[in-house]
Amino acid sequence: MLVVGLTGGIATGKSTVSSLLKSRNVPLVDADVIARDVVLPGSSALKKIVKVFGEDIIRPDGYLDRPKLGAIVFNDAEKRKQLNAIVHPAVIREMFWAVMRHWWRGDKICVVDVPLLIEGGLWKWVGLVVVVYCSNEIQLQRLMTRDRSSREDALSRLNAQMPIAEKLEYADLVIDNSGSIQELEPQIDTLLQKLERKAGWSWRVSWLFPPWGLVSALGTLLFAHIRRSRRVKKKRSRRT
Ligand SMILES: CC(C)(COP(=O)(O)OP(=O)(O)OC[C@H]1O[C@@H](n2cnc3c(N)ncnc32)[C@H](O)[C@@H]1O)[C@@H](O)C(=O)NCCC(=O)NCCS
Ligand SMILES: Nc1ncnc2c1ncn2[C@@H]1O[C@H](COP(=O)(O)OP(=O)(O)OP(=O)(O)O)[C@@H](O)[C@H]1O
Repeated sequence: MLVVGLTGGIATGKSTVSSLLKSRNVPLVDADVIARDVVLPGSSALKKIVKVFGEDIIRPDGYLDRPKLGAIVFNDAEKRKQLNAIVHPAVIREMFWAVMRHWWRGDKICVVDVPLLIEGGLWKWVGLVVVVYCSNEIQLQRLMTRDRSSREDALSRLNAQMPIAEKLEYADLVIDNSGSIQELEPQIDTLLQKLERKAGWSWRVSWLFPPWGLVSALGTLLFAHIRRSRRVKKKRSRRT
């Protein structure tokens, strides 16, 4: 199975791309959805969040007060680190099992939509990195419109992530979402053709003979890692 990491900056259009892929029957795992599930009332992650951020972070109905927590962590790097240290291990665990379920079903391709794929180092564990790109200004405008937030709030969210230009260095494929949805659609069709071609036929052998699948997956990851690391180094040395 070809595991594709879909990432980008905040509001560059990952969810939009994901839903276009979903409408074309591509199996998807969404880290944002999992990150919500692992902090539901009664979860151990939520208990740890309360220990760090206090009882005030819980709404009267027992759910996490997301806007309140967002206002704290997107303005304080240390607090954000503390939250990430609680939530990310649970998200990674659930994502791993979700991907395994797709493999078990015999899916050829599985796309994982992970906003922090590069920051969290998960790019090393996917066969292909796809970055959804748009300029910082478009990103800001779309974020402010979607969240009905001020420019200042949108900027603090945007600055909590690695700049999109740096993320591009890790990309095996780029989707340019600077234009309209109509301009995005054909790029999704091209992307899908490329993914189908890359997944080839060997996924079937890997599924039928899991030991071969494991060796082939490790080989793919190793080569992808070397290729991307070289590319990032080259692009950085060109910049300096
Ligand atoms: C701070 C929280 C409660 C704010 O919730 P809210 O509903 O307002 O935002 P939501 O979860 O929908 O995230 C929207 C976008 O914000 C960005 N974002 C979220 N968390 C982070 C983070 N820790 N660092 C940088 N960017 C982040 C992502 O691009 C994400 O797609 C929430 O984002 C959270 O729990 N974050 C920690 C978990 C996490 O890192 N999630 C991202 C995927 S693993
Ligand atoms: N090509 C486009 N033209 C106009 N609006 C768009 C386009 N693509 C996405 N949008 C809008 O921009 C906003 C952000 O898109 P989306 O939610 O897909 O981004 P995201 O990268 O998933 O964000 P997040 O990191 O917060 O999860 C949404 O309101 C979406 O409808």
